[in-house]
Amino acid sequence: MSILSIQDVWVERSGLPIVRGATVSVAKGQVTVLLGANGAGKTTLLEGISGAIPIARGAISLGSARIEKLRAWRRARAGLAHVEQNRTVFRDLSTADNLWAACRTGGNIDEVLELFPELRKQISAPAGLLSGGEQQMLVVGRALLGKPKVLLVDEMSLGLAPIVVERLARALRQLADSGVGVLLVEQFASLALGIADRAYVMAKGEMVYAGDGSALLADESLLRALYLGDTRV
Ligand SMILES: Nc1ncnc2c1ncn2[C@@H]1O[C@H](COP(=O)(O)OP(=O)(O)OP(=O)(O)O)[C@@H](O)[C@H]1O
Repeated sequence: MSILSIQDVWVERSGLPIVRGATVSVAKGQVTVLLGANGAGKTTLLEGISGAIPIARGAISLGSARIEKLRAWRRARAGLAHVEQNRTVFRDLSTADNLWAACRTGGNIDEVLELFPELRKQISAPAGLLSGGEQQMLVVGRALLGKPKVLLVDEMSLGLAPIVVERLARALRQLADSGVGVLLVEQFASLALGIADRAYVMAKGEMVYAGDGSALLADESLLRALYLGDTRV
């Protein structure tokens, strides 16, 4: 069952069409990964979905509601959370205060601490003193406090060790298993495919693959060709 549906979406930057006709479906309780080489347009598409930038054309539905004309905060209130690339914590505030500050809508901090017990141990520490991985957990945790139906995550792995990325990936899988729809943009393709139900690959602004995550994981040469934009499936 699709909870987020992107239909023929076009997104421009500085008047140039960066995303051209993207169609993506994210199901409740599933991890959907969006892969592609640097500059393919993944971040631009996520920003168009969350409303950080307007889309030029196309339709975006969250559940049965059309949201593409709503402001970003209204999309967030409707149940769409976006963990943006390079999003950071409030370094001088404690972990607890970072969470409280994001708690406007009555989210449950205990649920975040259950997903990321590492944060419980650091609850009084200034967030700036947390490790890179813990800070990313806090960023994801803050997004969860809005009780999203869908979580968009853009490159949570930037600058983190592979073992930490694996830990974060497991948490996203757990989150999806609890019923959230997750759309994950990730450079570590095999790690992302390892937790994915469904996968898309973008090349030069267009979707060149939509299918099973496991099928792509099993076919490294296909993945490589898709990244290079040499093929389309
Ligand atoms: N403000 C902008 N004005 C014009 N072009 C832009 C702007 N921002 C990004 N672009 C271009 O849009 C294209 C897509 O960028 P985007 O960041 O969406 O790709 P990406 O797939 O997320 O890549 P990465 O993995 O490097 O983040 C790139 O060619 C980039 O140079």
